[in-house]
Amino acid sequence: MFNRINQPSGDLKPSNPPVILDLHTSSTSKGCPVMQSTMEKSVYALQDIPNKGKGLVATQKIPKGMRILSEEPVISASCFGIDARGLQKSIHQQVTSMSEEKRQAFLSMHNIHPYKNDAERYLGIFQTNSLPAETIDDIAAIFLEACRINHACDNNAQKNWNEAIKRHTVHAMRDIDQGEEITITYLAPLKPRQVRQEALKEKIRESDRRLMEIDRLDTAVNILGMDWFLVSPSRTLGYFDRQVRLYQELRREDVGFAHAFNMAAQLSIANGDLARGRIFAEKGVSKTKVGEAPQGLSQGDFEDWLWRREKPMVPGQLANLRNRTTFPGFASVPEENDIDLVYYERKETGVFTPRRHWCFLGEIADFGTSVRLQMEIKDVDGQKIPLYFHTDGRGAELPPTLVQKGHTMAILYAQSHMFMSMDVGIRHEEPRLIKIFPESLRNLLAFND
Ligand SMILES: C[S@@+](CC[C@H](N)C(=O)[O-])C[C@H]1O[C@@H](n2cnc3c(N)ncnc32)[C@H](O)[C@@H]1O
Repeated sequence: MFNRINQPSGDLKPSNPPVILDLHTSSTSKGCPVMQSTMEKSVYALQDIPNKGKGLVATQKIPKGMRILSEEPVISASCFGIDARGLQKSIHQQVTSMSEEKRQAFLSMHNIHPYKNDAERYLGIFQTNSLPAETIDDIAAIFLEACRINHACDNNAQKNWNEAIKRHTVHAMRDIDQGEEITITYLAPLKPRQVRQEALKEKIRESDRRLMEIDRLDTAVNILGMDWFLVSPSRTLGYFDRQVRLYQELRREDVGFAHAFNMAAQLSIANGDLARGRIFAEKGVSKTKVGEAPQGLSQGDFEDWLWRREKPMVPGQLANLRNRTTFPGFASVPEENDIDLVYYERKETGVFTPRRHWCFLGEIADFGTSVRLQMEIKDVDGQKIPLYFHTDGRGAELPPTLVQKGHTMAILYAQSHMFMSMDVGIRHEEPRLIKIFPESLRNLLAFND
C-alpha cells in the first residue's frame, strides 16, 4: 500500500529563482497550468520556493482565521480494501477522464516515485500529494491547489476536510504577511476511526455544553421577568457578555449573537448609559445578516413588507417570486429546532404546523453524489449553503436531467439545519416538497417580473 497520504515525503531539490504565478488565471508557466479556485479573489500564488519545489505564497496580508481556500477533489480513492493494482487502475481511469487543463495541472505535480509507464506515473503523483478527503472512511484525494502547500513544523495554516461541503479547506492559524509562504503540517497522522469518531463526539458534546449555557443565561434573564433590565444591571450585562463569548467560541455569530448585543443595548439605555447603548445597538445591527429591502415600493406596500402584513391572494393570482415573506432567503427560513411563530401555529392537538406557505428558492451552484445527493445552492441573496438529501432514495428520486448546475431548486417549508460539522444548510427529507426548475434563479425572477 502507499505512504500514509497526508505525509508526502520530501526531496530537497534546489529550485529556480522565484517565479510568481497567479493561480487564478488559466495561463500556464513552465508547462504547469493552474486551476481556478473557488474563491472570488485569490490571496495566494504558486511560486518556486528554495529547496521545496513549488509552494503557495500569500499575495496579500491574510488575517488569522480567514479561509484561504476551499477546494473539491479532482481524484479520490479509498486507502483501504483495494489492492495496489486496483488503486492504480482507478487513478489511471480518473486521470484519463479529466479535462486537458486539469490533467496538465495534475501532471505538473511533484512525484517522488520512479515510474515506467503512465499508470505508474499517475499513481506516483497521487501517492506523493494526496490528502485525506473523508472524516469517517479513509479516502485520499488530489486537490490541485491545496496539494501544493508545503510542510512546516511551525505551520501558519491548517488543512481540514469539511464533510458538509465535501471540500478541503485551509484556514490561516495566525496572521500571514504578504510574501510569506503558506504552510501546513504534514505530521498529524490520520487517527484510527474510533479515535476520530470519539473526537467528533467530544466536539459535539463541547458545542452542546456551550449551547446549554447560552440557554441557561436566557432562562436567568427570563426569570427576572418584565423588569429584567432594572434588576442588577451589571450582573445582567455579564450574562450577555458571557453569551457573546459563547457564540464566538461556537463560531455562530448569527441571530442569537446579534440578539445578545441588542439586549445589552436595551439594558444600557434603560439605565441611562446611552454611550454603551448605542455601541451595543450598532454591534447588534452589524452582526445581523441583512437581506435586501425591496426597492420602488409605494409607502403602503413598504409598510406591508416591513410588518410582514399578508395581503389575501385572489383566486388565480400568480405568486410573486420576489415576495420575501413567501420566498424567503436562507437567512430568514426558520431554524429546525426553534418554533418560530411567524411560520408555525399550534393546533388544538398541541402539534405545531406551518401557519402559511413559504418556499425557499436556490440555484444549484454545485452538486455531487457519494453516499447521497448533495448540493451547494445559492439563494436570492447570493448566500451559498449545503443541501443534503436524506430522502429514502438519497436524492435518486430526482430526474438526473434536472439535477444540473444553474437550475433552481424550490423547497417548500424549508428549515435551516446545523450539521455535525457545524455548517448550516438544509437537510431535505420529503421528496414531495421539492421541485427543480430548469432555469437559473435570475431567469425565474426575470420571468416573474
Ligand atoms: C504535497 S507536495 C507540496 C508541493 C510541492 N512542493 C510541489 O512542488 O508541488 C510535497 C512535496 O513538497 C516538498 N516539501 C514539502 N514541504 C517541504 C519542506 N518543508 N522542505 C522541503 N521540501 C518540502 C517535498 O518534496 C514533498 O514531497
